[in-house]
Amino acid sequence: MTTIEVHADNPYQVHVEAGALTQLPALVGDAARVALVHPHALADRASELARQLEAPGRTITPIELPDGERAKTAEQLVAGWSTLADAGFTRSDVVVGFGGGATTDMAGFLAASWLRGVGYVCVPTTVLAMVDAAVGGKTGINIPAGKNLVGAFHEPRGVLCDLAVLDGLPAPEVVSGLAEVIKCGFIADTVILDLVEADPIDALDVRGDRLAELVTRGIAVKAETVSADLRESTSVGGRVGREKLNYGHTLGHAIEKQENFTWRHGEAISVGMVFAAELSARALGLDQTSVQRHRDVLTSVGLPITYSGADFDTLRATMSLDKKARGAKLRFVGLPEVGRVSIIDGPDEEALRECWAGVAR
Ligand SMILES: NC(=O)c1ccc[n+]([C@@H]2O[C@H](COP(=O)([O-])OP(=O)(O)OC[C@H]3O[C@@H](n4cnc5c(N)ncnc54)[C@H](O)[C@@H]3O)[C@@H](O)[C@H]2O)c1
Ligand SMILES: O=C(O)C(=O)C[C@@H](O)[C@H](O)[C@H](O)COP(=O)(O)O
Ligand SMILES: [Zn+2]
Repeated sequence: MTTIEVHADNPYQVHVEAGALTQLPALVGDAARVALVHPHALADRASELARQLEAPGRTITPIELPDGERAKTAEQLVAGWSTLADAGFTRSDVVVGFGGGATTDMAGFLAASWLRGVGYVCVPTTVLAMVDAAVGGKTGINIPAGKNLVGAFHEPRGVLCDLAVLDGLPAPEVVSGLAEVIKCGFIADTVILDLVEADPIDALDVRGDRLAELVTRGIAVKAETVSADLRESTSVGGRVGREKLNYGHTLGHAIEKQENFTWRHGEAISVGMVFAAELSARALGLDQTSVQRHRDVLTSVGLPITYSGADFDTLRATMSLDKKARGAKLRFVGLPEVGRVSIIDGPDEEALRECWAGVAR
């Protein structure tokens, strides 16, 4: 088993191994009420989990969410609050998020907002959620104006990444998760890129050792980054902090909004990373070989690198609501070289248009 520490106000651990789920009862502790939030696709597995959590005097309340981004809406949040109210949920009770990143973002925000914060345990069931969404305490929902625009920081008590639950995850979801893994390679741990490039097909095998290593390395990047800058300050001692995890997300989130949240997150940020690489070449001097490396490694696992659903002006307007923006200025995460990040603050608008030409189809 691999255990990765996250240094937060209340430090917690991320456990990575097949069978990690057996630790769930210990994390839930003696809570008299447990809300088990899960997507429709995991209804049967959630029932099994509920049985494992049964204890004398305990009530377990399942909260089933729609699959995908339809889980992350204000309507689902209001419905969740009503369910917790009906269950008499108090501050000694615990919400468990069991699902992909959409479920864990929503479950975490339910826990953050109910009574201004109750206990939360995170059990991610997709590659993307294990590597990224479950770690670091960002929770929230989408609104029609944009992605994750409403949310809160709320750290979990612990995170259980049970690699066995990935068996049966649809292939396009594995591919989407690889986008966040590859992001970790470009911003910090370049061994990740070497591992994917050496055998992209093997990297997608949920039963294989290569994916297990990629997941563990991705979690290590995320945990180290958030531990150094929990609340995403714009700069930490002159260094780029948590914002680096937003590489590819400025355009990526705009594409997700443009597509009414029907694109997978990893697909959208894949296009966003190519755009950010093009911008890095113009603003930070990233070499063309590294820009091409983005296109090659992303396509090698089946991720998209172009977008045809809107014109630049439409996406530019959406990007102005990006959380990194300050006033009228956009902020992008860029790479002066692979493995190192720098902020591009207020990029030249003409350069943005040129970069758009590099991803538009
Ligand atoms: N909070 C953060 O720091 C953070 C980080 C990265 C991404 N995110 C968010 O995560 C979301 C994307 O997460 P995702 O890619 O996991 O998508 P997702 O949660 O929509 O899950 C993808 C699909 O797989 C199904 N599924 C989940 N686990 C399964 C399993 N084990 N077997 C079979 N089917 C399963 C789901 O029901 C869904 O249909 C986005 O909303 C993104 O914004 C948040
Ligand atoms: O954890 C972070 O910080 C990240 O930026 C990780 C991203 O991969 C993730 O998609 C996150 O939800 C984006 O956050 P947002 O603040 O841009 O909504
Ligand atoms: Zn992301």
